[in-house]
Parts: sequence; structure tokens; C-alpha cells
Amino acid sequence: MSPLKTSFPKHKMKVVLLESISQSAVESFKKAGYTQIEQHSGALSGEELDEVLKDAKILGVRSKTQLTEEVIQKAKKLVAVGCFCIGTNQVDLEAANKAGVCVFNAPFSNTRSVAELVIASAIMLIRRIPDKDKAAHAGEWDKSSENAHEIRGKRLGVVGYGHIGSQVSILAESIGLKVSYYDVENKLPLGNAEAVGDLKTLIEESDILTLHVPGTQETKNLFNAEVLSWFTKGQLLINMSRGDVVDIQALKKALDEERIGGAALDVFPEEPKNKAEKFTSPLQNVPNVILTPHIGGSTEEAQWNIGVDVSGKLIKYIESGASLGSHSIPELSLPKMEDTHRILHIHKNVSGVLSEINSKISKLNVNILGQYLSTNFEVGYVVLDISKNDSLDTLKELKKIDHTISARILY
Ligand SMILES: NC(=O)c1ccc[n+]([C@@H]2O[C@H](COP(=O)([O-])OP(=O)(O)OC[C@H]3O[C@@H](n4cnc5c(N)ncnc54)[C@H](O)[C@@H]3O)[C@@H](O)[C@H]2O)c1
Ligand SMILES: O=C(O)CC[C@@H](O)C(=O)O
Repeated sequence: MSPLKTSFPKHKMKVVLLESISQSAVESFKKAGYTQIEQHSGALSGEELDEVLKDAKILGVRSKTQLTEEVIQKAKKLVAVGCFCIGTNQVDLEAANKAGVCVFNAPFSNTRSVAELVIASAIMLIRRIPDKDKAAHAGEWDKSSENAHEIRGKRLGVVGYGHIGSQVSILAESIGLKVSYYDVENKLPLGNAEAVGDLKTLIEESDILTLHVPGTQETKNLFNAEVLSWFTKGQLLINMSRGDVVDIQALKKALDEERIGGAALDVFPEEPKNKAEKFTSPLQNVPNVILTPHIGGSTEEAQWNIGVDVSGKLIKYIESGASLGSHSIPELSLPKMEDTHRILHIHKNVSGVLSEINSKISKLNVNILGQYLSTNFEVGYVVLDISKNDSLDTLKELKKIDHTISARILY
């Protein structure tokens, strides 16, 4: 299929990619005809972020760049944001929705990479490899088997049985672990995994706990001092979800008191924005603790696939209006345009807008060849496939309608 033309020429659309997004995304944009691609290796904030967003139509971020309501409101030309990762908690999705900015992510391209690191970390912790490694580097030869165990036959407790949690469960069973899980939703158990009805029982029954919940208000401090007090027998804790899910000071206390026997943390409440910033944590130099710099999904395979996935969604949205997978404006799956022009109208979801769209169309006496609508609580998204001769007049009229957030045309 030859690339679609857009009313706004692609070579004039600025694409900004932050946080070392994979070259696969750059290649996809270039192949689709986008030439203004600006790449930055780290996250941006404050004036620097506002400045690059002044004339950006498309923005790509990973987990560090905070797209607050203020930032989104200032980015007047922004049409779509791609989170080149799973998490979307760094974006104010409500503000993006209200501004008519479509937000996509890559819901599963790095799940396998995270799941592999969880299994690797569990084995490292249960063998107390962090301490042995440190000792060997310091010239000490400690061959003792004390407190080092096989993972076979131990029970893994998975908190959050979604894409990653369930994949960890499959890998864990394949090397002889028993698996239980706790999820707020009713989830189909894979393999021989068993659902447990409450977090306390899961913690008490497991030897290793691994966290795979999303970063939301509900999961903030989910593992607080009270929950961490349910660890009494030296269980191991792995967190590769979001940093603020665990109260770090309370975790340190539990490690110091040996109620928790070791921990692997890939995410932290405060993470450096780039390589130049220093990383500090109360858990540095605590025995049997593995600290990694938020690299659960950082493999070449995962990053390449994420680049392809998210750039594909962004290009499709810009060039066809299809918003399937959007986390902000309503989702619409659209057919190919057949010898028509397409108008995309995003508006506040208040009564009267749809009837006004239809009344304008009937007054102009235009031929509508396809009409698609999707709404959420705040916003409505209408797509009209329209005869080529009528499209520009119709767009002009639709732009005048009260409560219009944005309107654009594709041809
Ligand atoms: N460390 C990394 O590099 C890395 C990489 C990828 C994803 N992540 C993070 O991993 C987490 C999980 O990702 P995913 O793709 O599996 O998400 P997902 O949405 O597929 O699964 C999350 C699961 O958690 C459950 N859940 C929500 N609230 C819960 C609660 N309070 N208690 C128990 N269960 C709860 C949900 O019902 C869902 O089943 C996310 O926070 C994501 O941002 C981290
Ligand atoms: O690549 C990143 O910055 C974030 C990775 C991970 O936390 C995700 O949400 O996919």
C-alpha cells in the first residue's frame, strides 16, 4: 500500500523522540515519509521540554518524561504521544484526553524481557549471589552453602497476574517452582498456578514475592510498612513494576531485621532522568540486594519491537485516524479510505454536538460515505468519509462548532 497523504505535509511534521527510543522507530517514521525527526538521549523537563514541544506534532517518550497537564496544555500542536514502554503513568491521560491528544503504548513488547530478569533475580537471591559476587570482587573466597538454596520446589507469589505476572508464572513452573498469585481481577490461572484471595495469605505462603501491578493511585505504597510486616520468614521480594509501589524505608527495616531475606529492585520512587544524574537509594550496600537501573524491559529485542509497535500506531493514527489502543481519546478501528477524504473531529462530549455536526452536513448537502463515532466520558471522536469535492467546506464548518477540540482532514 502506498503511504497515505495527509493534508498537513508529513515532511513538515516534527516528530520528537526522547529517552533513546529505538532506531527501529526512526526507521519506521522515515520510511513513512517523516523527515523532521528530533532525537534526545535522556528525558526532558521544564523549559527544555516546553521548547521542544512548541512545534511538535508527535512525541515519543519512555518512562521518565513527565507529561503533566501543564505541559500538555502548552503543547498546542501536539496530536499524538507514544509511550515507548508499557507504563503510561508518566502521562496525565485525562489532560491528554481533554486536549484531544491520542496516547499509545506498547502493552506487551517487553514482557518477556522482564519475566526473564525476574527468574534470573529469584535464582540470584535464593543463592545469595549478590554477597558472594561482592566478596569475590574484593578477593574473598566464600564457598559456603549456608543460606543458599535451589529454587526447585519453592513457592513463587505473583502480585498482579497480567501480561508480565502470568508470563513469569509460566517460566517459573517450567523450572520447578510452585506458583500462587493475587490479583484484584478474576484471572484465568495458567499451568498449575493457583489464585489466592488476599495479599496477606499470598505473602505468608510464598518463599519469593514478585510484583507486577500497574502504577496507579491504588497501587501507590501497596507494599507499605503494614504489608511488609507480613514478611516474617526471610521471604525474597522482587519489584520490577513501579518504584512507588514499595515503601523503601519500610523495606530497608524488614531487610535489616532479616524478616525479608533479600530483594531485587529495578524501579525506585526517585529515578535519575539521565546518565549524568546520580542515583542514590537507602538500599545501596544492604546485603543480598540487587539494584538495577530500570532495565527490566531494556533488551535490544524488546526495544526494537517497541519501536516498531508504537511508531506503527502513531503513523496509523496520523494517517488514517485509527485510534485503536489509545489510552486517552476514544478508540476507533477504521476501514481504509476508498476514494474519499476523511475528516477527524474531536470534541467535548456534551449534548448537541453530534446533532450540530449532522445539521451542518445536511445544510451543505454533502455526500457522507462513512461515519464512525466513539465517545468516552469527556470526549467524542467522529470520523467522516466524505466526497472529495465537499471535504474542505465541511471541515471549515465543523471547525466552527462549539466544543470542538480539534478537527483535521486526510486525503
Ligand atoms: N521494570 C521494567 O522495566 C518494566 C517493564 C515493563 C513493565 N513494567 C511495569 O510492570 C507492571 C506490570 O505490567 P503488565 O504489562 O504486566 O501490566 P498488566 O496491566 O498486564 O497487569 C497488571 C495486573 O495487575 C493487576 N492489579 C492492578 N491493581 C492491583 C492490585 N492492587 N493488587 C493486585 N493486582 C493488581 C491487574 O488486574 C492486572 O492483572 C507495570 O507497572 C509496568 O509499568 C516495568
Ligand atoms: O523503558 C522504560 O523507560 C520503561 C520500561 C518499563 O517500565 C515499561 O513501563 O515498559
